[in-house]
Amino acid sequence: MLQAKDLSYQYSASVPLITRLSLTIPDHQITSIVGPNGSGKSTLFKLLTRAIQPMAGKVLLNNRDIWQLTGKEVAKQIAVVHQHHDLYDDLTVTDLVRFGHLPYQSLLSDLPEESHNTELLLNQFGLTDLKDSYVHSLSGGQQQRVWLALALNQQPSYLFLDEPTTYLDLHYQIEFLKLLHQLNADEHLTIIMIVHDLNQALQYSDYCLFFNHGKIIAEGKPEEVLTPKRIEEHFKVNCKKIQTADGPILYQY
Ligand SMILES: Nc1ncnc2c1ncn2[C@@H]1O[C@H](COP(=O)(O)OP(=O)(O)OP(=O)(O)O)[C@@H](O)[C@H]1O
Repeated sequence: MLQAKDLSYQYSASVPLITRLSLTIPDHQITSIVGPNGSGKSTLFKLLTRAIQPMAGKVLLNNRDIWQLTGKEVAKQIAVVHQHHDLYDDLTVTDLVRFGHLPYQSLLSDLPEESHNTELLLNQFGLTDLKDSYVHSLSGGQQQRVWLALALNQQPSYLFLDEPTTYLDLHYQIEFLKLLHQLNADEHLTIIMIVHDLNQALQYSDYCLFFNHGKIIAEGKPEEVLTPKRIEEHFKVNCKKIQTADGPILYQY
């Protein structure tokens, strides 16, 4: 279970960003975090993944303060796929995916198990033919699958993704979102993603956190949270919800 209890954070001494925020991430579901630019989504994301330390309050991972755990303990539970990544020129796909297994390695580490896991992931994500390619030579969509394979090599319970489809074309966006859906359905992975496309949040998440001014404005089922009135109020755009045979979609204008 992943929870925030009374979290507070601020970058500048005079401007609090997040004040006494509490939430529980629903296990085994896909949660989308939506909200305007500068609302504090990335800051919340960093607090929940132990990238920054709160000024007050706690993040609890299975009822333990995340800052009382070692980096390895956290990395076995929480994996993060960022929006963009710095790449070393000489890393192959296999090299990079193998890094995901580092939390499990020790001086007595079991290398055969590590290479077995890596091979399975390369196969699962259609990367076997690219395993010796340099990561920087791959397309954006292929690279995103490599980062996902690395994250899953950590065997996490929680997968965080920061705007995972931003740099992907429409084909790779849909392919990647379907892949996440499949991972959630097959392996019960809890997924938390920052999403800017409200229709993607509507279509691909089970739970939605609507964030603004460092606060949760609303949370719950995406179709209940993403109302035209709320979108107009916080994003300052006109919006209509249109019912289709496959569920509602939002038309923003
Ligand atoms: N490292 C930092 N130092 C100072 N201020 C920061 C820093 N990171 C973010 N901020 C400020 O904190 C506020 C929230 O930023 P944050 O990146 O969390 O928002 P966001 O909702 O993720 O935005 P976006 O949708 O644009 O990515 C903004 O006003 C931003 O300028």
